[in-house]
Amino acid sequence: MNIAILGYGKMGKVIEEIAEERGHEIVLKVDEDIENYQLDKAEIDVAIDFSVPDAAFKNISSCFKNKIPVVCGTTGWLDKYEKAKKICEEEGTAFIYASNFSLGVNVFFELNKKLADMMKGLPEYSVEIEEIHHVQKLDAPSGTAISLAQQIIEKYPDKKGWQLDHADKDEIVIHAKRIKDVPGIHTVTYESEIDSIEIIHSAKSRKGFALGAVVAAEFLQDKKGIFTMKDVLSSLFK
Ligand SMILES: NC(=O)C1=CN([C@@H]2O[C@H](COP(=O)(O)OP(=O)(O)OC[C@H]3O[C@@H](n4cnc5c(N)ncnc54)[C@H](O)[C@@H]3O)[C@@H](O)[C@H]2O)C=CC1
Ligand SMILES: O=C(O)C1=N[C@H](C(=O)O)C[C@H](O)C1
Repeated sequence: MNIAILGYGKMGKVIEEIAEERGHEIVLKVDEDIENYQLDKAEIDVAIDFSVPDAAFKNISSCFKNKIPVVCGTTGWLDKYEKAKKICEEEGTAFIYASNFSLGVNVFFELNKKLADMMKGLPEYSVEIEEIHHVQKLDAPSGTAISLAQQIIEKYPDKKGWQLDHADKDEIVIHAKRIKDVPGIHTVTYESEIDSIEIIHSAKSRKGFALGAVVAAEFLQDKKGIFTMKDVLSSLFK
């Protein structure tokens, strides 16, 4: 497959390594200082965007307008997600966004939903989320922490939303910490006066995120429409 990498930073470089190991060719690398590049459908099978919150929507829309499918892992731009989906559908191409492409986190998401389903009937437990990432991260809370919060909110009828650091009773609090070199740790904690229950996912490197993104790109080839990591994983395990 011929891949365009949009955002050649920490993730872009690991994606290049893993894509090449899996036999793909990187035909275009776009970073902040690269202008006047061509998004040519004849040369690019799929684009993978791990850039910055301010650039993601523009990058993705340009690909769709050139009929190029997109895998997007950039977080912090989701206010424009519905708009991006609409452009993708109008242009008849394909799109996957995931706040976290790692297989382990996607298993963790399923565990989170199951646990929330059990805990929602136990009002003596409060619930909160903590995420820890490296100090260069631009957005807070992480996209993954927001996904975890949304999954819990879907199970709890009395929870209306989430807040960073301080939350009302009908919201879930997310704590975001920044510590040098941490690739990503997410913890969901339920706490009562008697005990606490915690589930934790801790990434040891960026490899899991990059592998998931490349596998998602392979899945997207020759498809049209909007997909999620759940679709990718179901196709692998069927
Ligand atoms: N969904 C997932 O599994 C994961 C998502 N991420 C997200 O991916 C994004 C990138 O993460 P990192 O690589 O750690 O950040 P990074 O800061 O190392 O890399 C971002 C790169 O994008 C470049 N850039 C800036 N403007 C651009 C533009 N207009 N077009 C193309 N590139 C541009 C920057 O120069 C930089 O090299 C973040 O939003 C992060 O939250 C990170 C890891 C996993
Ligand atoms: O910026 C990062 O590094 C990461 N960002 C994603 C997020 O915001 O959830 C995924 C992962 O945790 C690493």
